[in-house]
Amino acid sequence: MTTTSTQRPWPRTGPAAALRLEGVVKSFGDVVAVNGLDLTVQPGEIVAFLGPNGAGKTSTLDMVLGLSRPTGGTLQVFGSDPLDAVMHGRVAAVMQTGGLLKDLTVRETVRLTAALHRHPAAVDAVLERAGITEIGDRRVDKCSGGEQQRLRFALALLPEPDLLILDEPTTGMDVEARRSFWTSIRQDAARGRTIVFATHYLDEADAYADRIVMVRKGRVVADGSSNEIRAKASGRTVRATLPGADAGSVVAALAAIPGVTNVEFRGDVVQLRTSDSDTALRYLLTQTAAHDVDVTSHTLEDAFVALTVDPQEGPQS
Ligand SMILES: Nc1ncnc2c1ncn2[C@@H]1O[C@H](COP(=O)(O)OP(=O)(O)OP(=O)(O)O)[C@@H](O)[C@H]1O
Repeated sequence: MTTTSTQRPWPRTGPAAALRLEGVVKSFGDVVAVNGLDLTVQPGEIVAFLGPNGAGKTSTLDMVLGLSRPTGGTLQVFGSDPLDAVMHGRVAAVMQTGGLLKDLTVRETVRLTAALHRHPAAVDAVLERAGITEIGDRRVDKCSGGEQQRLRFALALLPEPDLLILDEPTTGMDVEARRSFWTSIRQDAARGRTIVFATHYLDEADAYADRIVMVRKGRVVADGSSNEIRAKASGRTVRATLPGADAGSVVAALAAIPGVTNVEFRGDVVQLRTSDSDTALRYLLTQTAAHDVDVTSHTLEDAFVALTVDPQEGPQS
């Protein structure tokens, strides 16, 4: 971690995980929003929390921020209760809406909020890091949605939090505003800050997170780098031209290659779905007359659909 411990009287004991959730449950009456969620995030990680509507992302992040309490399980932020972590400025959030006074200027907003913190970062530095120095004198109600999100980002930086939570921070921004917002966040993350963000956008998770945690119905259904998640969803597709391959014995041999889950033909082209493309390739190239072989990874979108859609019920939303 690269934060300055001289700024805060936080007891820095040992390398606690930034986040540790074990069997966390959150119910609202009959609705189980979070259903036994396990997750550990280490300091310095940039993690996307990805899932369809109603998957339990906001309910989980609200608990991390101490805005609500779990119905069951345990949840720790840097080894402590979330409220303690918030009070000590170790965790801060950029939420989607709210929290801004429209009559103030950008700089006034940051200055006023800084006065609420015991050990705030310098106002000008925070404006600079959020990329809003040039619009410091602009009234909040004249700022675009993207600029207002940068302002929320600046406010979240004031306590120099070790963990920054962003709940769908770019909803409603156009592509360019999203890209530039994330560039600022990534630059800031290079200082060693831990970042956990919820998003619906697969491309955003893919481009800006080191790790993607997919949730469905309040549980983690996949957790890894975007490549690992693609592989976990359904492996790879290997295509090759193989004249005469539709003969029964050849089909049986292809289906018996370890890792192959499906064999299809279109004319002379055979298509294998497999969790082990190396073995399939080796077999095709050494045991058959296959040529024009290509291997494709499934897209993150394929993985998202495969992992977040309940086969019994269809899409959640
Ligand atoms: N305060 C509440 N009272 C009752 N039900 C709630 C409450 N908050 C959330 N829920 C329900 O809990 C489930 C999970 O909602 P949550 O907002 O955590 O999901 P999400 O993944 O953040 O969804 P979205 O992407 O749409 O924001 C949903 O069924 C939602 O309707």
